[in-house]
Amino acid sequence: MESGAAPVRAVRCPGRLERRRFDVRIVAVLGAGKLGEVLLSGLLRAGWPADRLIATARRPERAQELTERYGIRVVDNETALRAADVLTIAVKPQDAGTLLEDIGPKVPGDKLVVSLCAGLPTTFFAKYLPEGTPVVRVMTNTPALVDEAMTAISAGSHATGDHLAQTEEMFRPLGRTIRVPESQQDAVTALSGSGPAYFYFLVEAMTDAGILLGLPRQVAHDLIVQSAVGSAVMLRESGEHPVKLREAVTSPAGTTINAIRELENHGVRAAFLAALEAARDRAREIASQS
Ligand SMILES: NC(=O)C1=CN([C@@H]2O[C@H](COP(=O)(O)OP(=O)(O)OC[C@H]3O[C@@H](n4cnc5c(N)ncnc54)[C@H](O)[C@@H]3O)[C@@H](O)[C@H]2O)C=CC1
Ligand SMILES: O=C(O)[C@@H]1CCC=N1
Repeated sequence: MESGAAPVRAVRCPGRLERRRFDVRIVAVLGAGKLGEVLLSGLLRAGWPADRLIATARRPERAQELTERYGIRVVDNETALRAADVLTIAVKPQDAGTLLEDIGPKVPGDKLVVSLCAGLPTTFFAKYLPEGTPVVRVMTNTPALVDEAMTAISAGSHATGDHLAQTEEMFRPLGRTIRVPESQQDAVTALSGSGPAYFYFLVEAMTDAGILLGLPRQVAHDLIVQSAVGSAVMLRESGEHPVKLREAVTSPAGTTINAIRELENHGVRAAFLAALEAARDRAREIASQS
């Protein structure tokens, strides 16, 4: 970390504004693509000053786009790793080896490396980094764009409680954070990392069902989206078990039970079990191929 007092800034926390101190001074996002941009925009919304955010990009057009959109510095990877306290690796897992071969040995020992890469264990990064470099593995998700992310954080072998706290400082304004043992990260990736895709898939399928039943597409879409939002808020706010909430909708000899019977007949529950297992297995495969 750079020495000197960290400035005090207003940070948006869920539901309120409060004055607080940033412990992390400068964050670099190496490989600011889709998820890197989600993180950068979230940090800016949280009150992070643009001059304490740095991005790197492979394509000059992308670099220009990020500068114009957010007013942040976009530099080459080597400049970023010298200037920042936290180096956030946001490239595709398949590109991480090439990036690390390039910059790994040059990373100064006092930097914290935060990986967003699905599947890659912290030991993968340790192979390229100077001995003792702290690495934190993070799995977040795209609802960070609306400050509703689910972010799971795990310490690599040289990462301390302070490193986890600094990582939480970056991700907490973007939604919820949770600490998990690194051994659970592939499962987390299958559940919450990819999770938004399953919900969008469901909305798409239910909207098609609305079309089948004769509703205009927009009406079907609006009905399903609001039902999804309402159900999600009830799940979170009531703390009730989902079975109980479902039972409350399912009237004896009513309509819902007929639909549930079809979902069970078509093995939807089993399909979810198999699907998430497949996502978890792919995370493991990415690690074994890297
Ligand atoms: N998209 C998602 O919902 C989630 C993605 N992730 C993880 O986040 C990471 C990024 O995913 P996306 O943003 O979807 O990928 P992306 O392909 O949109 O972004 C990666 C960016 O890195 C750049 N890049 C590659 N090598 C580079 C290098 N050497 N120097 C500078 N820039 C370089 C690419 O040009 C690209 O813009 C992946 O590791 C993925 O596993 C994690 C959770 C959710
Ligand atoms: O599909 C992927 O590999 C990434 C990781 C989790 C969500 N998206």
